[in-house]
Amino acid sequence: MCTGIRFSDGQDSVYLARNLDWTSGYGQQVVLTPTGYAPRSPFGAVRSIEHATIGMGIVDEDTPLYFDAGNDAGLAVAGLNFPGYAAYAPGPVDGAVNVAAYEFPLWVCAQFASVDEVEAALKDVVIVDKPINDKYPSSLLHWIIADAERAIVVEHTSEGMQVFDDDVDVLTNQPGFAWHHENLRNYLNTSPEFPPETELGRAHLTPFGSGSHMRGIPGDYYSPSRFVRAAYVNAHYPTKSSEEENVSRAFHTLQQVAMVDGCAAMGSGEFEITIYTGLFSSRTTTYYWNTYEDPAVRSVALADHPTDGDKLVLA
Ligand SMILES: C[C@H](CCC(=O)NCCS(=O)(=O)O)[C@H]1CC[C@H]2[C@@H]3[C@H](O)C[C@@H]4C[C@H](O)CC[C@]4(C)[C@H]3C[C@H](O)[C@]12C
Repeated sequence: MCTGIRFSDGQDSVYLARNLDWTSGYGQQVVLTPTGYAPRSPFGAVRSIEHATIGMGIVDEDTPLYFDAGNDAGLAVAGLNFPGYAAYAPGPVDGAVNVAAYEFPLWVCAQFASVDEVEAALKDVVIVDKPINDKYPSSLLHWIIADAERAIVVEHTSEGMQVFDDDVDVLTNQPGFAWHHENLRNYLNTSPEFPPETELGRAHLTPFGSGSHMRGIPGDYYSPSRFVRAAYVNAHYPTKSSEEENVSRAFHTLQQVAMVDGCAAMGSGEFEITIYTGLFSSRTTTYYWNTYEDPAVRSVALADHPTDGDKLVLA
């Protein structure tokens, strides 16, 4: 499973962070796409790289296949599994902007500067089941797209393109975003408050300590449970102003929904773990990440490399 969260520093910067939960990695690395790079977009949807982009992914056929990424304008995107619901067009549609599923994060980051711009452009978009090659069939995903103002969720199903305003700044896996949002109404009783002494019959009862009003927040790894837990923690986390505090915020919040070996098996019997936690900060256009094996947080900034070159950079 995967979980994505967005938050802001209250000063025009966005932080988009995600856990990548799976049984094994794909050899992913931090990939920088500079503005001089000429994209090979099968239907021409990614015309040019207007915004230098940094994120986690792999490179195949000299093409960046991003799992999550952000750009120099402060726009970020992450793709999360959505099997059973995601359905792409079998081929390009006349008159539409045809985006191959694998290039969707690059289409977002290379060409747009805000969520509003992406949302407007999505009205003409069809996502096409056009794999980059036989080695990598199209992944069935949905996406969270974020800037300093807000987040949206993009789901392309048998109903076609659907775009949701993500006013809780969270995304997990199936079912769809609308279901998860409705499900939050089951948790209206939860809050961070310390309850006062309560009378029950003749008894006067006080809490054991903090956290009593959080009871009911689900603790398991199931996708609906991670959505509720991440939404609770992300919404109640106080706004922080410094880069260090916000990096700490992202990793602490996602630790609440991280998957530990041996606890949750997939249908294959293999266990899912949080392969990596990644974070894009628009404040410093830096990508931070750590892995299951090494919890130390590493980082690469866009400014560490020339952003106007014509070659992809593997950092
Ligand atoms: C497996 C990843 C999603 C993790 C997740 O959400 N797991 C949920 C588990 S469950 O179903 O809900 O049980 C997804 C996210 C991004 C995906 C990758 C990116 O889309 C980039 C390319 C795209 C190619 O078409 C396939 C390989 C690939 C390299 C993808 C492999 C894989 O599907 C990734 C890594």
